[in-house]
Amino acid sequence: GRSPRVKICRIKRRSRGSTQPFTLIRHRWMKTGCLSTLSTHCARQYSSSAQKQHIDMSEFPVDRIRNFSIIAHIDHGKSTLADRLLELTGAIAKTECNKQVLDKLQVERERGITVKAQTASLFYQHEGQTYLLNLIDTPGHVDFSYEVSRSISACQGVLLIVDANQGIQAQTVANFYLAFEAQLTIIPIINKIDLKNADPERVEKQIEKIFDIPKEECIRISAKLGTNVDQVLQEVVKRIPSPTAKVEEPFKALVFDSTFDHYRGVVANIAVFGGQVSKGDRIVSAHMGKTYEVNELGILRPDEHPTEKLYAGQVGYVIAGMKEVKEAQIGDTLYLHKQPVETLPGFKPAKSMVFAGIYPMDQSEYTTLRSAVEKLTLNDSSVTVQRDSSLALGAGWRLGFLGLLHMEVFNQRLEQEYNASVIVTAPTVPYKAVMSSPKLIKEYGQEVVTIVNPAQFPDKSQVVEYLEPMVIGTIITPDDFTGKIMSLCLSRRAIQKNMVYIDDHRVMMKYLFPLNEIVVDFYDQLKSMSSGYASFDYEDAGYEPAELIKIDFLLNGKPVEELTTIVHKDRAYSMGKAMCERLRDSIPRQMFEIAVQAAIGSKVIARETIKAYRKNVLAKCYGGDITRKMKLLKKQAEGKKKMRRIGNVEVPKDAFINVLKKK
Ligand SMILES: Nc1nc2c(ncn2[C@@H]2O[C@H](COP(=O)(O)OP(=O)(O)OP(=O)(O)O)[C@@H](O)[C@H]2O)c(=O)[nH]1
Repeated sequence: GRSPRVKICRIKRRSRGSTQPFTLIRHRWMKTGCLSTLSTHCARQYSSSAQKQHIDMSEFPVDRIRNFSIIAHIDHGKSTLADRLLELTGAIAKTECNKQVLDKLQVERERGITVKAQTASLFYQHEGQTYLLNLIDTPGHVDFSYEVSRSISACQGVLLIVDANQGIQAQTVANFYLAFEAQLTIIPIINKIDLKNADPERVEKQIEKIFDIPKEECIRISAKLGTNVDQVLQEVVKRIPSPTAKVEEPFKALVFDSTFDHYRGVVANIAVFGGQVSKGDRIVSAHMGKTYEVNELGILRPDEHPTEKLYAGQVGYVIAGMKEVKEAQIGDTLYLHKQPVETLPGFKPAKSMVFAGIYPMDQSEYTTLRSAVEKLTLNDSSVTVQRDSSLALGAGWRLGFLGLLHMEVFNQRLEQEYNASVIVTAPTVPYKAVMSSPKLIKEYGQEVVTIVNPAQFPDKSQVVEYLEPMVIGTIITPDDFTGKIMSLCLSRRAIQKNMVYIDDHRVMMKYLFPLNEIVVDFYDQLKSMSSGYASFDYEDAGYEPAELIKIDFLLNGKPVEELTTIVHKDRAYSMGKAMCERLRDSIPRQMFEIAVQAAIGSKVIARETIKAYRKNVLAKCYGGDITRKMKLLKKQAEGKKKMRRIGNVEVPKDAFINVLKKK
C-alpha cells in the first residue's frame, strides 16, 4: 500500500512552430493519475537496486554532513548529474534502473512528461572518512523562486550547472542570484564537455564576467559519460561548509518540500536545523499552529528509508498525520510540542501572480472536473481556488497561479491526467486600486483593494490610483536578434534597465515589464523571433502606478460581463478593436443586425457590425408590382428592428470560447 518515493519532476513539450524542444518546468507535485504506474515501477527499481544497508544516523558528526542543491537552466543536465551522483555513491545501481528509467523517459517524452527523483542522502567515502551528502531537490523554474529559495535555504552550497555549448542562460542568472543572496557556496560546473561544439573556455569567461567567479573554480564535466563526476563530489566535501546545526539545541526543522500520499497523508521533507526528533514525538507546525504525532521518519536514498531519529544537520522525511499539503507548507518551521523555537526566517505564503477562469467544456462534466481540480490542488498548495460562474460558460473556478508556467502545467495536467476538456479564459494579473474616500475604504474593508476579476474593477471616480504588478525580465540572446527583441519589449511597455555583452556574441538584457504584458504570448514570440535561441526569465518587482482602464463589450447595447477586460490606457483602442473583430467573426449572422461594441464607461471606442441574413422575402413575388415588393421589404425591416430592439442576440458558446481563449 505504500506510495512510491519517486517524484515526477518534469513536463517536456515541443514548442509550437519551433523544432527546438523546450522544457516547461521542473515539476514537483506530479504523482497521480496515469503516471502512477510509472512512478511505482521506478520506485521499485530504485528500491531493489539500492544497496540496502543498516543505517544508524545517530552518531553522524555534523562536520561530516554537506547539504547542497543542483541548480541549472532547463536541459543543462541537472537530472543527469543527479543520477550520476546517485550511482557513484551506490544509492542506485549503475546498470538496469537508470537505463530503464531513461527508456521510460523516452516513452514519456513523446507524451511530453518525464520522471525523476532528486532529493537523496548519499554516503561518500573521502580520505578514509564517510561523509553524508544531502542532495536537495529544487524546483527548476523561477515561477517557483519562492520555493527555490526555501529549498536552497536548507543547503550551504549549490552546484550551478551551465551547458558547455549553450553557455549562461536566463535561468542560470536567476538561479545564481537566489543562491548568491542566500550566501551559499557556489560551485560552477560546466557540463556536456563531450559535445562536439562544446566551448568550455567561453563559458568559463562568461561565468567570470557575469558572476565574478574565477574561472579556475569551474569544474568541467560530462554528466552523460561520467567524466569528472567524482571530482564534483570531492569538491562538494572540500568547498561546501557543513551545517552549523547543534544537537544540543531544541528541535527545529525547515519544511522544504511536501507531497500528498493517499494512504499516509502528507510526507514532508525536512532539514533539521537543530536538536533531534524521534518517532512518537509530538511536533508543531509553526504556520498552522497544529500539533501532530510523528508516525514515521527517515532519510531518502532516494527511496524512503525509515530511521529511529533525525538529528541536527540531517535531511529526511516525516509523516505525522497531516491531511493536506497546506499543513506542511514549504518554508514552514517544525518544532517539538511545548518547546517553541524562533521560526526560520522568511515564511510567507506563495503569492498568486496569474489568474484565469476554468470551466468545463460541457456543464455535465462539472463534477468530474471538480474532482480533478480538487485532486490536483491537493498536491499543490500554491494554486488558489475560488468558485466562479458565468452566464455563458456556467459554473467553474477562478484559479490563481504562481506564474505562467505554473498555469500551463496545471492545465496540461488537467487535460492529460484527468482527460478533462476545459475552457481556460485569458489570464489576468492581480491589479490593485487605492480607494479614495473613507467611506469606500470602509465599504471595501481596506484602502488598497486587489482585483483578480475584471468585472469587479472599481470605477476611476472611486480610486486615487491603480497599481499593476511589475517584473524584471532577463533575456539572454545571440546579438543577431537584439534589434528585434528590443522592439518586441518596447511594444510591451517595457523599460530597459541594463544591457551587457556576456561574451563576443551574446547579450544579456534586463527589462522592467508590466506582468500583464508578458502573460499571454510574449515567450512564444521571443522564441520564434530568435529561432529558439533567446532565453527568458522573470522575477517579481512589486507594483507600480498605472493608468488602467476597464473595457466593457456590448452586444446590441447589452454588456457581456465575462468579456470585461482591464488594460493599460494606451492599449485600450487596439484591444477593443481586436476583441470586437474576434467577436464579429465568432458570432454567426442572425436574422437581424448585431452591433458589437467596446466601451469605456459610456464611451464607445470600437464597433463592428454583424450583418443580418437578408431573408429573401421577394422570392415568391414574381412579376413587377413594385408597391407589393416595397411593402414586403418594409415588413421585413420592421421585424428586424423589433428583434434588434429586444436585443435578443443569440451568442453560441463557441463564440465566447473563441474570444475568451488565450489565443
Ligand atoms: N552530450 C551530453 N548530453 C548531456 C549531458 N548531460 C545531460 N545531457 C543531455 O541533456 C539533456 C537534458 O539533460 P537533463 O539531465 O534532463 O537536464 P535537466 O537540467 O535535468 O533538464 P530539465 O529537467 O529539463 O531542467 C538530456 O537529453 C541529457 O541526456 C552531457 O554531459 N553530455
